[in-house]
Amino acid sequence: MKGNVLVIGLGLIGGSLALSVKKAHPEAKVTGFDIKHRQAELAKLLGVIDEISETIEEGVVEADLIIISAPVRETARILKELESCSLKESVIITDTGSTKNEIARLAAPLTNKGICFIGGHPMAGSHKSGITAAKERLFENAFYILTPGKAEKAQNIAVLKDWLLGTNARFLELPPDEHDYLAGVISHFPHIIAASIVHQTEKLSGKYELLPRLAAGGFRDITRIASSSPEMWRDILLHNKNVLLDLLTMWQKEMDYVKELLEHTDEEAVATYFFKAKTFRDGLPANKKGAIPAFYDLFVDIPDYPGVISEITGYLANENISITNIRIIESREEIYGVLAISFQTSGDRDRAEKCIRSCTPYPMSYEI
Ligand SMILES: NC(=O)c1ccc[n+]([C@@H]2O[C@H](COP(=O)([O-])OP(=O)(O)OC[C@H]3O[C@@H](n4cnc5c(N)ncnc54)[C@H](O)[C@@H]3O)[C@@H](O)[C@H]2O)c1
Ligand SMILES: O=C(O)C(=O)C[C@]1(C(=O)O)C=C[C@@H](O)C=C1
Repeated sequence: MKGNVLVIGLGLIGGSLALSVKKAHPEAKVTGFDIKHRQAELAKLLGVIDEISETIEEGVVEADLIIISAPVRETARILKELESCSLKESVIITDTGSTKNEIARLAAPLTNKGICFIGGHPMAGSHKSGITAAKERLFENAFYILTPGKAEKAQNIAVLKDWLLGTNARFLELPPDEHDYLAGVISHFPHIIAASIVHQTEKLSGKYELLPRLAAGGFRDITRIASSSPEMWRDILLHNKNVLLDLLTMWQKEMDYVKELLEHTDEEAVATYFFKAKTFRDGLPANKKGAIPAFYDLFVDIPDYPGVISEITGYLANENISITNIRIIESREEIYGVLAISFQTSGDRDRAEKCIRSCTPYPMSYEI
């Protein structure tokens, strides 16, 4: 597509979307604005955007598509500012905020004037922030939720999806309140729990100095998201307050139940508790297109000698196979470690397996 795209907020998500728009629509001009000028300069330097706009007012004039990708309460301010800007009649405005109900309410003055606003939420991300974390393939295989108003023209939704084609995401339309409930359960609430586990550990670390050093495996898995942007999560919690208050009440009951099982030393019920959770968790569509990003893991049994990781990544680099994550599974106590390498596609994983098999004798598997 040809046209002018303005991205407001050049962080992880805005930057990643700008990259995917540029990939799918090389003839489009992508301009960026960020309240932190340094982020915008960096975005231009990294080739994420073509031009910098000094103000929102100036940037929107020529825009055919405006993507707002700032924390949700900043998005609210930006929507307000857009009300008094000079916009193209045919412009499509979207956002990427993790909440949709409040955003839809705040966009009403624009839609009431006949301006197209379609709320959006790409359901993939990271605990990292800022333009340097942006990735063209961040949204591949992920759900991308759109929350168009009931009166929105199908043609506008189709044009927005065309602009976002390079995300390779799977679009899904939902009413904003349904989105907020679902996102509350599987995204917002887990962030509260992750932060609360970190707080509990920090409090106990005063008494048990060894604790932070012992925190590995399980603790790191469940608390990674506690390293996310505090401003972003403050805003999300405040926007989705009612849903989260309900979920907190439900959680307190859940914890009371676990407490009761332990107080009664109810061996069977404790085992059932974990069994049922495992059954549901194992059945989640991790390797299909789902809310859980599709990462394809390869587990390599490696001997413990210096340089073994760079040896393996070297073989993959020679074959131009890109990896999304690499880590050593820490829970193993034998001499051999397990190197877990994640890939974005099953094709990359298959090629990696073939490549490592031809260069090393190390056993490999897709599951551990
Ligand atoms: N991080 C994730 O995993 C994730 C995933 C999906 C959606 N989201 C949503 O996307 C939005 C952006 O998140 P992110 O992870 O890219 O955050 P980020 O912190 O990486 O980037 C946000 C950028 O917005 C800029 N900004 C803040 N206020 C602004 C304003 N008034 N005008 C212009 N720029 C402004 C900041 O300077 C920053 O560069 C948030 O609404 C978030 O809820 C985040
Ligand atoms: O992977 C992570 O770090 C994320 O937290 C990503 C995550 C999520 O909760 O799944 C965070 C917020 C977004 O709105 C969408 C995705």
